[in-house]
Amino acid sequence: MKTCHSEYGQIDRVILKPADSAFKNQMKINNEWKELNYLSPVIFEDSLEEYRNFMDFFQVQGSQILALPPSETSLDSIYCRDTSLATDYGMIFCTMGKKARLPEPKAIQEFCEEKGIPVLGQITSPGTCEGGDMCWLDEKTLAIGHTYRTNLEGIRQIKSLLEPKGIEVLTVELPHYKGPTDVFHLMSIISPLDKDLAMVYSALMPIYFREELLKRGFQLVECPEEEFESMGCNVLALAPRKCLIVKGNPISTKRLREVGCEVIEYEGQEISQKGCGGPTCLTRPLERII
Ligand SMILES: NC(=O)NCCC[C@H](N)C(=O)O
Repeated sequence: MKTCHSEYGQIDRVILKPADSAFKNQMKINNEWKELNYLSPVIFEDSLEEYRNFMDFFQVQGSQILALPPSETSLDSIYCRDTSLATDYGMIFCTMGKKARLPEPKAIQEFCEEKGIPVLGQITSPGTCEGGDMCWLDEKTLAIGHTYRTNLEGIRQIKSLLEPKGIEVLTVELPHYKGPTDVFHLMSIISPLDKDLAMVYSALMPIYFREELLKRGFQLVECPEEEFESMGCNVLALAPRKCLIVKGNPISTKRLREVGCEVIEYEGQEISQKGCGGPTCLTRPLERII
């Protein structure tokens, strides 16, 4: 069956924002990277090459790609997961917690409306939330991180849209970690890879949430401390136990292979490492097959 309420099923349809549409040119990169807190300036030409290879993984497995066009948004628009949540009742568009990203949801909303993708609602100010803070644990359960990007009012609004549909929304209180200028989402510490398997970084996970995952039957694969910053914990399932990870995370990759995952490493120096967004951030999956 097809559902949007999954992080692990085979991706049937996905929204992407290709590097040329997000980054546009070297001048835009040079103007924006510092203010957006990138580690260093992206090399535009190299990012195009990396993105072509990244997109191929979806093409090869026959996922339908909906490519967002250029818009009046920042470099961060490449991380299109954060703009929205896909549900079986329609899209929910976010109000971004990072100010520089505020124009992004409107651009994706216009695109979805043009494509005839149904809309369930919007999170409105003072509520904020970002897609990277929302993670389906199963078809009836959404976990949502309370972070500097997603506030309690944003969570209240998500609940008011989903609870009447019978969805349980679990709030996960996340720590300050590196503070408000850093990017730290719920999906920085959990990536589901099958109905009962997830990559996690337990050191930053509240005990009750970790116990909840175990209670629900998840086997947890630990991302080691030395690979947390290089996004060893940010792994995208293309299909159950078939996943994408950014190159440079050999221990995480090995641990995933040991539990039977097919792991594909991609070159992500420009499109992932410099902007601190892994493969889950680069993609807004719509329906998956479970
Ligand atoms: N879901 C994610 O973890 N997204 C990464 C977003 C990175 C981007 N530079 C940001 O600060 O929002």
